[in-house]
Amino acid sequence: MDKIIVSGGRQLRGTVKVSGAKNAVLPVIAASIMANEGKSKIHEVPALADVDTMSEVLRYMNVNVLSHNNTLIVDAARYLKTEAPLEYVRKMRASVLVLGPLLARYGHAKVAMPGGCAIGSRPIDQHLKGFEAMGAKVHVGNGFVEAYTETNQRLQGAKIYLDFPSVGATENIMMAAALAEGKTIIENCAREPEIVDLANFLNKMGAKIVGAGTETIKIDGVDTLKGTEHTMIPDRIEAGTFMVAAAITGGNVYVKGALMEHLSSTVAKLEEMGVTIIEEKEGLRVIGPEKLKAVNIKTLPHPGFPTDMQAQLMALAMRAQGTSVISETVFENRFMHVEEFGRMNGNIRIEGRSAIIEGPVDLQGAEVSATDLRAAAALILAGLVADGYTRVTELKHLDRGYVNIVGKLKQLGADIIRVRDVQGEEQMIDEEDTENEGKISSL
Ligand SMILES: CC(=O)N[C@H]1[C@@H](OP(=O)(O)OP(=O)(O)OC[C@H]2O[C@@H](n3ccc(=O)[nH]c3=O)[C@H](O)[C@@H]2O)O[C@H](CO)[C@@H](O)[C@@H]1O
Ligand SMILES: C=C(OP(=O)(O)O)C(=O)O
Repeated sequence: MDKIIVSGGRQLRGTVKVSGAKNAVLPVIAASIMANEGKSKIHEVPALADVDTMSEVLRYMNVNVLSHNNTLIVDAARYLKTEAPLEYVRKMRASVLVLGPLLARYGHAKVAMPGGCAIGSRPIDQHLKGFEAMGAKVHVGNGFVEAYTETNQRLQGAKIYLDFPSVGATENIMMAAALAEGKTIIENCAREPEIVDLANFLNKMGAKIVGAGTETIKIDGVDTLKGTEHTMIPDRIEAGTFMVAAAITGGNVYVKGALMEHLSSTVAKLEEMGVTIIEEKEGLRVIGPEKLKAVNIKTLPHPGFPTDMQAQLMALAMRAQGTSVISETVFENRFMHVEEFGRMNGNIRIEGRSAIIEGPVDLQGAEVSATDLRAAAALILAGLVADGYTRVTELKHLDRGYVNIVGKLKQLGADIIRVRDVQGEEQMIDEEDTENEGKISSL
């Protein structure tokens, strides 16, 4: 079992480069299987477990996927299997994003039903409602969701109103509509930057999509799509996480690749807390204050404050002067980190969908368990200012979404290592650090 060990107390300084966006690359890889001609070359693909899982899903379906440095080459010109089994969907819910592309290209798709997870029940009813509106039949049973059209029938363009601006539903329906017959209009759709990136990718493949990034997306279906070349947008959540790392340690960090246009709500909340943020040529410089101010935050669909930054801001709020209130409106159960923060001397109580954080507290190092991806990051952030050693376990979540977070934080001056239990001894496994390989000398 791997663990990350952080020793708190260092101010972070220097430059960190943001990797390509996980939540943009997963739908883009899914969309690439709609090309029945030509290869897609996708650049700035982050080296993440989720990208590996998505590549495995594609390979299972008979797609040729090659990875070289940070470029992924996808060739889907062959006839594809139209199924994704549970072993992949269990590892990563975003596997459901192959439903729309397969259904549009072949008139059939079968994917294991994604279950609930640590942050909430996460149904896919809005995805399925969209496919049904486009003429597909949907059958849920035996742990699978299957969607199909009548023999030789293409999906038909339709007007679809989403009950909630779901990111995944917007993506799945937009991909399906790209190859449908006629015009599709999606109303009350998600406006996240990842939606815009997917629409740009699809348009380069030959799709006709307008309005991505607004509440209404219009898609004129086309007959075929071709492979194309694309560079992924930077990961705004990874960027935001490093911005909090700078803020919480009172440091000065240049987050290269952080885009103000993607991060405006996070920047606004950090500024309210007293953090200085300066827009520079290729990113944002973040300077932490001596004393942080308490803040009120409510998570919302973009451009509101992102739920994927909620846990990290909570770590910061524990160090702020006064009472902060953070309300989670997107996922019903995304406060699992509160209990773990408690183990570090956090003073937080939950009232309904809000967490009330009393600060500032002196955080104490402890062994804590990363209950989900952003909780993992938030515990590391708390560890950066805790007294003594914080050991973060259950790293499988972290590896889904952060490229070499240990190496990147270490480069900024953090005292952090990753270890693996080998026959009862903790051995360092951070490949980035060549000088200190082997056992941890400082413990
Ligand atoms: C791979 C990816 O991009 N993941 C992101 C995506 O997840 P994901 O696409 O799963 O998130 P959604 O926007 O779909 O979900 C938001 C809310 O809508 C609900 N819902 C969603 C679909 C549906 O058919 N029915 C329904 O009720 C969900 O349970 C949740 O409460 O957006 C979330 C919200 O910004 C982020 O936290 C995730 O990091
Ligand atoms: C919840 C997240 O991702 P996913 O939708 O892949 O679980 C996330 O990125 O924080």
